[in-house]
Amino acid sequence: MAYNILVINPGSTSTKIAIFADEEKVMEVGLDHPVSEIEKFKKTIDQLDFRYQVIMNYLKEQNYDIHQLDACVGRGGYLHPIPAGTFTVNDAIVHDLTIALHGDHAANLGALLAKKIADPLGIPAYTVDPTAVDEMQDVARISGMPDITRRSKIHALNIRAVTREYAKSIGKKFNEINAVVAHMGGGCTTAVLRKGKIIDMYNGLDGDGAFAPTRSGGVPVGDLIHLCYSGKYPTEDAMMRHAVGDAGMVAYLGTADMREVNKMIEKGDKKAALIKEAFVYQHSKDIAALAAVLKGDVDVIILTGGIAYGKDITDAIKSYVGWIAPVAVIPGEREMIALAQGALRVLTGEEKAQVYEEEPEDSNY
Ligand SMILES: Nc1ncnc2c1ncn2[C@@H]1O[C@H](COP(=O)(O)OP(=O)(O)O)[C@@H](O)[C@H]1O
Ligand SMILES: CCCC(=O)OP(=O)(O)O
Repeated sequence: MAYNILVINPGSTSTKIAIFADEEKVMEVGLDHPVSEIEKFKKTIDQLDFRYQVIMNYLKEQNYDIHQLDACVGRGGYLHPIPAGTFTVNDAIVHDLTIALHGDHAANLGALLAKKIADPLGIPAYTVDPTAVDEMQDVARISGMPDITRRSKIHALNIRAVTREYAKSIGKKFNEINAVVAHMGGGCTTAVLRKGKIIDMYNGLDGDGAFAPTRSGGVPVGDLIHLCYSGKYPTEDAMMRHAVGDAGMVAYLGTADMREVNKMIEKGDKKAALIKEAFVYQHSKDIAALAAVLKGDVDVIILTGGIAYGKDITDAIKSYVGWIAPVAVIPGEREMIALAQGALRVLTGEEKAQVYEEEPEDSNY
């Protein structure tokens, strides 16, 4: 008998859900949340009951009997640094995500929704490879200012999944691969994996690395300090929003959609062409820098995320970094199957679910 697993992946304006029977996807849908609905909620956590209801209504409409489920699994967000793998959604996870202790993000809702659905059914709720996965080597944590530590914030779920997929395609194991993986989606993060462990990255969120559709990436620190004190952005929230949410491609061009940028370029828009070129250029620099972490011993460079559907973009990145290692393009994301597989490994006993503990007192996170 197959295990029936409900997979929940919340994005900023939609919640993707899927049902897997073991590894076979039997249903998948993206439930869109109109901006008019979402903007009624002040904080992401306030959307929990709304999204829960949308999911339950959809399953009801489909006449899906939730009592068939063996487990629920949700994408996990900003927890304190943890190892990769599958975690049972326990009270400590619920606590940290509910108060957004380590940051606010729609992904925080994934584990909470999984637990909210699983608990009344008496089945387990899991989260797999959340954005808080931290396998960084110590040297990578040094920033240049002792009171600022570089942090791991990463598309760990998709990055690990595509690396696993690539390893399988060449008959190797995940933990045999040295890779540099650029996830280029709504958010962009680039990771370097040594033997399957993400030992360093550009996280794109903390002003680190290439800019993304709505995020600034790294900017000159002196100019940033001047801007913070200029009075133009009077609160920390406003300044944060300026760098993460209103920055990157959308700030230059008014769109976060690379396909729209392509249309602008087709119509002769020179600024759009320059910003797209800069996107490619900055990602290529990040990839090459992370290849240096492996001293050039790179088995593969993987380009993934929605923007990797753009062949002109992946070709352009190849032209910068193709001399380092073979470049594999795995566009889109593998998050739903990766979540299902993570839950399945625990259900079948292949792996033990890890336990998330409250943050240690001496943590400087
Ligand atoms: N064929 C394509 N060519 C270039 N960019 C694309 C293509 N398809 C999607 N994208 C871009 O991918 C980005 C969204 O990536 P995606 O991984 O779907 O984001 P999310 O982080 O929301 O899951 C958008 O900028 C979108 O324009
Ligand atoms: C740090 C990775 C989390 C992230 O940026 O996710 P989205 O691309 O979904 O915003």
